[in-house]
Amino acid sequence: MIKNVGIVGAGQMGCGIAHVAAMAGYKVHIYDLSAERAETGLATINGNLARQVSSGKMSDEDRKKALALIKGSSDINDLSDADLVIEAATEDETVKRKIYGQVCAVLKPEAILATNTSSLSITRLASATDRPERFMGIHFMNPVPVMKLVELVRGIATEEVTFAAAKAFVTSLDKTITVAEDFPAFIVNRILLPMINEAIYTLYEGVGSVEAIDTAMKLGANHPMGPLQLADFIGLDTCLSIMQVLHDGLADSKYRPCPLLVKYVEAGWLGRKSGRGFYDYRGEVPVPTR
Ligand SMILES: CC(=O)CC(=O)SCCNC(=O)CCNC(=O)[C@H](O)C(C)(C)COP(=O)(O)OP(=O)(O)OC[C@H]1O[C@@H](n2cnc3c(N)ncnc32)[C@H](O)[C@@H]1OP(=O)(O)O
Ligand SMILES: NC(=O)C1=CN([C@@H]2O[C@H](COP(=O)(O)OP(=O)(O)OC[C@H]3O[C@@H](n4cnc5c(N)ncnc54)[C@H](OP(=O)(O)O)[C@@H]3O)[C@@H](O)[C@H]2O)C=CC1
Repeated sequence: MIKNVGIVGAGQMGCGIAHVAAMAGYKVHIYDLSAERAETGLATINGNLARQVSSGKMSDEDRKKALALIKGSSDINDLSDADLVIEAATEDETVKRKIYGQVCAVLKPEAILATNTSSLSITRLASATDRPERFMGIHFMNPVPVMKLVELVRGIATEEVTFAAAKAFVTSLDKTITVAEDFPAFIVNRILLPMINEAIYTLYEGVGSVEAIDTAMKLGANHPMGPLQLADFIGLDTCLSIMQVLHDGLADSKYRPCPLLVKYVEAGWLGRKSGRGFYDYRGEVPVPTR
């Protein structure tokens, strides 16, 4: 029975997952490397809850109740009460493997450990834990409070009881599940990221400007965001990691990350979260960088 949920990583996804879990009545603890990051995360969650209050989706009383259920810290021992820990740290296998070593050392033996990875092999990540049978992928979409879908991914060793508990948990958050096999980037990102990468090639080859490409896909294909705007929203580091996993894992040149994407990441232009990507977010309105 899941009551206490631990989250690793107070970034956009960790905060989003904490937000929806608390709304459903779970006690949540967010752990991040820096206490300051965990604090900023709590403030972000409060801001997003307040948005739902002002649009009439939630009462202010429910906002306060949800917020009171969430704590944050930089002490990994605070995850020792968790029945389920969802790791939502940076999309980097080395980082995640290191986290599993630290988390497993404090976790209850019966607790489930899940990853929100966008692309990495669940089976390979599971091998870095002490509980491959109680490990799986629970892949939320961004922004978590708004997006209905969650992909569930079993590793080779995931037990049925683990899958059933994860499914019950996700359903209790009022999300719809889809099951994906453990292939690079699963379903959503296997389809979405090559589209985003192609949009970046379209920019790189001078077929259109940032604005032209985004307008084309918003008005010409009815996407809620243009692909470059969406890339900035996801995070260009995450987009690049996913393309690298597709390229390495499927060994097909059609997944080659666009050199322009590589350049932006090397510059530290990671999109919205760093203030600059295909758009510059430091002013009042986003301004295209090309
Ligand atoms: C990379 C991966 O591994 C997988 C992924 O996640 S891929 C990314 C998947 N996500 C997408 O494709 C998102 C595409 N974009 C969209 O759907 C929309 O642009 C959007 C929902 C993000 C924003 O919609 P919008 O109409 O442009 O903006 P906005 O009016 O601000 O927001 C719409 C609603 O969502 C709410 N919202 C937006 N972000 C929110 C957040 N972080 N928390 C809470 N609510 C939020 C707003 O409050 C608003 O609610 P109301 O309609 O009740 O006012
Ligand atoms: N962005 C998206 O649209 C989606 C992302 N995902 C996946 O979710 C995960 C998180 O992505 P996202 O939230 O966007 O990334 P962010 O960069 O916003 O957040 C990652 C967080 O993890 C923290 N972190 C890094 N290393 C550690 C560590 N060793 N211990 C604890 N915390 C750590 C980072 O801290 P610091 O900043 O200090 O390094 C940061 O706060 C990734 O696996 C990503 O692929 C899944 C669905 C959608």
